[in-house]
Amino acid sequence: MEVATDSTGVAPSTYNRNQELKDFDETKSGVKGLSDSGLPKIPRIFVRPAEEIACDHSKSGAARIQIPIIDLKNLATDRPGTVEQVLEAAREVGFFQVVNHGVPQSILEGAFDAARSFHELPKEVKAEYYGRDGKRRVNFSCNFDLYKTTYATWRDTLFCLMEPEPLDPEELHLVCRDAIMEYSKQVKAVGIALLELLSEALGLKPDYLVNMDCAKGHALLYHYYPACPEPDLTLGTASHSDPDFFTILLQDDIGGLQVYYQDQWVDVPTVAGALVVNIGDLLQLMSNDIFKSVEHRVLSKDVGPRLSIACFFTLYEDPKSKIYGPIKELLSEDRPALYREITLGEFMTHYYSKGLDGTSALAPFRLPS
Ligand SMILES: O=C(O)CCC(=O)C(=O)O
Ligand SMILES: [Fe+2]
Repeated sequence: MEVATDSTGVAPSTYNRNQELKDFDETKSGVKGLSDSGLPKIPRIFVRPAEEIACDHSKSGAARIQIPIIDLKNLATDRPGTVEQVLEAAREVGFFQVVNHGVPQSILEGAFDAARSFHELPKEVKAEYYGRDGKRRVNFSCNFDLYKTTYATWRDTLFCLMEPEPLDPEELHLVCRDAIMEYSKQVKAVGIALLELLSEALGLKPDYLVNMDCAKGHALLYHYYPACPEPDLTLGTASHSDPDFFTILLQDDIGGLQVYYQDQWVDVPTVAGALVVNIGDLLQLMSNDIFKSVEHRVLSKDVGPRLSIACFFTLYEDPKSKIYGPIKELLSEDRPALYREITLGEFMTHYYSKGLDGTSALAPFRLPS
């Protein structure tokens, strides 16, 4: 059979990706809309190469690691021991889980109910929140980087920018309003306690990172990962590191979160009632690489929905001109600055322009060695 060619002699693709992205975007109902329609196969815009999804556990020489679990109950009796555990985890893996963090179980359950209630609203209601222009403080979207990345991922997200300017609760839908406001307050308190431990882990005064405004702003991302008919062909969240100071994540019992450690994907096990903590790019930069902001991702599954709630401690661009760089107290002749100072504006612009492509957002700000 003869294949029609264009003027360059190249066979035109039968796959108009941009059109398919646009058609999907215009449904304003995300992947839940697709999964509700009962489709047996995932659309091509979600299909990525098998080698990007594979979990290669066969590499020899790479150490297997358990993501550390730190019991904050021990703070009262052994604060230095807890600080040591935080230092070890933040330096080695960049991820740890905390238990006995003080957030009541009822509030955690309320947070999951809020996620489920919003995402399971009728699609016309959710459509009113839909968009990715970054202008609204509460918005619902599927793939914030849909038109930038090569492959879409199987996840919907309700994004709520809570602080530094307090969010007007009226902006949240009634089904999730109270629970989101309450979880925000509780998770911020845990965030401040963790920043004190992280400051001490760096040998700084306990209030150092709070005074650097690392807990002044936060956003809550209510993720919803519907069951996927072809989970081996796509991801729930593509590999990325977080563009914030640090993140506190609440995940349900389905699993799928993985961390890239020594050339292997390591599962972050689900632990009932625990909060997962990970270092973000800005704390890696401020700590001059003592803390690690590591790549992580979420597998898609044939069961679901999986619910998770990420709290990003970040100022985004508020204000754009605010400067962050390696903390002076951590530098010496033997430990020179590894990064130049950056403004939040240039960092966020770079992060959003590259999308979740598996490369470090810090690379352009690294000084030549
Ligand atoms: O859903 C998860 O477990 C992780 C989500 C995540 O990595 C993020 O929101 O940055
Ligand atoms: Fe993340």
